[in-house]
Order: sequence, then C-alpha cells, then structure tokens
Amino acid sequence: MKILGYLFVLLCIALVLLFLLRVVLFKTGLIYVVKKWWRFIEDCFHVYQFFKVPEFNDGMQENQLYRKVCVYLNSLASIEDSDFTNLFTGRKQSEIVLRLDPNQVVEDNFLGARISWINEEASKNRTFVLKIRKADKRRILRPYLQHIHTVADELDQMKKDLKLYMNVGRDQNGSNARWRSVAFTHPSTFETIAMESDLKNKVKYDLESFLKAKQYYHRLGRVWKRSYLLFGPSGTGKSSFVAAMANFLSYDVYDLDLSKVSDDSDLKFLLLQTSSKSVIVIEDLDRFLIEKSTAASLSGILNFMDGILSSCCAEERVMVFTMNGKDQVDPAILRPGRIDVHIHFPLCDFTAFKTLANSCLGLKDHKLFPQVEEIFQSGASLSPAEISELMIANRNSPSRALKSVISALQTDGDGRGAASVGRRLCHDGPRKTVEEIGEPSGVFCREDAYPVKEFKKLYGLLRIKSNRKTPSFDLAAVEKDG
Ligand SMILES: Nc1ncnc2c1ncn2[C@@H]1O[C@H](COP(=O)(O)OP(=O)(O)OP(=O)(O)O)[C@@H](O)[C@H]1O
Ligand SMILES: [Mg+2]
Repeated sequence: MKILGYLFVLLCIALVLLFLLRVVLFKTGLIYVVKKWWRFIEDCFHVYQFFKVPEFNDGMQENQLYRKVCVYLNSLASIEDSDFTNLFTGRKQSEIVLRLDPNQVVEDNFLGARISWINEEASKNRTFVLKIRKADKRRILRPYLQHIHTVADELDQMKKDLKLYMNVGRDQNGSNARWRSVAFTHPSTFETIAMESDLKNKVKYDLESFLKAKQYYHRLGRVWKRSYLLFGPSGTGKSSFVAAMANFLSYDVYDLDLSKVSDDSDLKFLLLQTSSKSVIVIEDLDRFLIEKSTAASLSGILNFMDGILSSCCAEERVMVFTMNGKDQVDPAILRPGRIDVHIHFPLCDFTAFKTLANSCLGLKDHKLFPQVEEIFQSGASLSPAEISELMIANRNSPSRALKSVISALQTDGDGRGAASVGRRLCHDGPRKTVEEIGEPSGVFCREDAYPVKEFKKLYGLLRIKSNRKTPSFDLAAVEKDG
C-alpha cells in the first residue's frame, strides 16, 4: 500500500515536471531548438536527394520553373516559420506579403512526404534546392512538380490585373476593328449582389466546375466555354453580376458593342482576337435584335454565340448575354444548347430588400421591416437599383431611408411586384429546360408583368427615369430545382 502511495506521488511529481518543462520550452521558444535537433537526428537515418532549380539556364535565359517555385513557396503558410522572412506591402495598401530571405529553409508536405526547399544565393546566382527523401522520390517528385505548376498558375491568374476590353469600329482605312483596353476595377462581387443565396451558390458552383472541366468538354467534343443569359427588368443587377463573375473567375472582360460591328466578318475577327480566360459580354442583346441596330446578321450572332471559331485559338471562355426580356427574341437565340444557363433577375422582394438594407445601411433588423414586408407581400416592388439608390441617398438616417423606400413602394411600386408573387405560384405554362452537363435545370413559366413607371425620390431631389426599352412584355422566370 505504501509503495503504491510512493508511486502515486512520483507520478504526480513527474507530471508536474513535464508540465513545467513544456511551459519552459514553449514560453522561451526553446522548443524550436529541440525540433531542430530532433530533425538533425532524424536526418541521419534517411538518405536524401537534392534537386537544383537555378534562376537562369546555361544560355542565361530565365528558368520558368524557378519563377513558379518562387511564387509557390511565397504562398506557403510555413514561410512564416523560417528564421528570416521579408515583409512587403502587396498590391492593396493594407495587404502584407511575405518573401523568403536568401539561404532560408521552407518546409512543405505533399502526399504525406516531408520536403524542404533551400533558397540558395551565392554572388548573383540564385537557386532553389529541393531536398527530398530518396525513399519518397519515385512516389512524389513528378506529382509534386505538377502541383507546383498548377498552384503557381492559379496564383498568377489571381494576381493578374484584370482588363476591360471594348471594341472600337473600323478606322477610315477600313482595317479590322480592334479591342481597346482599360483596367477593370469594378468592385462588384457575389457578396455585394442581392440575390437568393441558393441561386448565387449554384452559379458559383457552376463556374467552379466549368473551370475544372477541360478534359470533360474535350471528351464530349465541345468547345470549352460556358454561356449565360441574364435577363430581367432594368436595374436588377445584370451588369453588376457580370462584373462579379469576372472578379470571381479573375478573367478579363470583353464588352462587345454590337452597334460598332460593321459586318459578320468583323464579328468573327473580334471573336478571334479575344484571349482565353475571359468573359465575353454582349449587353442588351434583345434590343439589338429587335431594333436591328447592328450590322451583324442573326446568323453571324448565332455563330458568335456558339463560339466555334474560338476553338481554333483559345478556349476557357465564359460568354454572357444580358436582356430585358426574352419573348421578342428570335427563338433560335434561346434554343436549348445554345446558352447553357438562363438566370432570371427579378424585381426586389423582401429578402433582397433585407440584403440591400444590410449592405447599404448596415441594418440587420428594424422596427419598420414588418411594414416593408407587408408591402412586398401586397405585390409592390421596385428594382434593386431604385431601392439601393434611396438607401444610399438617405444613408445617414436609416429610418428616413426605410420610410422613403416604403413611400416609393406605395406610390411607384404598385403592381410591379405582382408578377414576382405570381411567378412563385405559377407551375404550369410552357416549360423548357436549358441546362446540360449535369447541373440544375431551368424551368420557365410566363405571366404578366407591368411597365416600369418613372419614379420620384422622396428625399433626393433627383428623378430617376427608368431606361426600360420596351413598354411592356411578359417575364419568363427560372425556377430553381431542388
Ligand atoms: N441585385 C442587386 N444587388 C445589389 N445591387 C444592385 C442589384 N441590382 C442593381 N443593383 C445596383 O443598381 C445599379 C444598377 O445595376 P445594374 O447596372 O447591374 O442593373 P442592370 O440589370 O444591368 O440594368 P440595365 O438592364 O438597365 O442595364 C448598380 O449600381 C447596382 O449596384
Ligand atoms: Mg446593365
């Protein structure tokens, strides 16, 4: 019994000592010295192989692999653990980026294997040295280098400054039209768009799976592109959504103005000049088709939409067409398979209103919300652009902003939302599916819509005139499945 008592006391003392040792090791940072020693001892029991990645080849040309390894290593979280790291401001003022210092070691893990990189720098020669266990080499070297390629390419793509290209007409010599570019800095993101989160997630998922589907598209014999139709009344966020898509994908934007296209060959030429990893947009396609205000023919536009030509030079493109309505458009444009995804942009409902109130006024809830909800339920609605305008104009007083929205809904929004109420209830009518490649299908139904009225702001002295192009037309709604 006594022995057991002694053992217990010894155990307690050992535990306390271990605890104190742990505290000392971690508090003083001695743990790093211990880890280093441990690694040194471990290294004695393994055989390593080294691979050098010099910055320049024998002909003094830049070694692209060196640059990729550099991008990759600078993105690793373990860079923070090296003894010396350089700190720089990033592209944004608030951003701080880490850069590896010369002759430092960075650890990485890949498929369960431990890998070290040494950033050697002697006189003007810089080299990355990859240290890998011989036992792991066969298994991981190739996939690891491939992994570095992929990650570095993705990072390059993300860091790239996006461009907005606009087509200019042919010059006096009749030479072909050209794209002119400016920096694309539109701040719109999926987070700033008021839209059902379910639908937003579906679009994000759709874009992400498109990015990964190169082999799949090629196996099907299809051009690796995806096209979207955004349709809905004016001021419902279609153009902002295009910008959000481009920002999400980090793609350049080609904004094609059909009025500046002189004929079909011009259109072909413009398409051939676009680069891969880009969003090609035609805004207000319905207007050009109805008003026939473009020199391009319908078949020229259809060929453009199918992107057959693009397959010969570059792929990985997203095409987006925006329209106010679909019913006056030639059915050939909308035939299944031509545009992969149709997305309806409705007038504001109460959920979208709450998103706007949160983003414009910082309001999550307010005593006037029930009243606003009631008005929406009665069928009144305005476009998100109109509602956010009122909120922004009265952003210093949330109550006043909400009151102005209520008044505007009561005076100008009467009946405009009735269509969206009806839409939710409508399950019959002509149905078409537009989806393919296993993603959600769009189901369409029709009902009446009402003309957008000019509306007067209560507190801003401005008047916003709706720029709706046709006086009245039916709306088609996409009902999401599941
Ligand atoms: N769903 C929305 N969420 C957030 N902001 C929106 C939304 N819809 C419109 N807005 C705001 O309203 C303004 C106009 O939107 P946008 O230009 O994207 O509308 P649109 O549908 O393209 O209109 P049009 O058909 O007239 O071109 C933008 O400043 C945008 O921020
Ligand atoms: Mg627009």
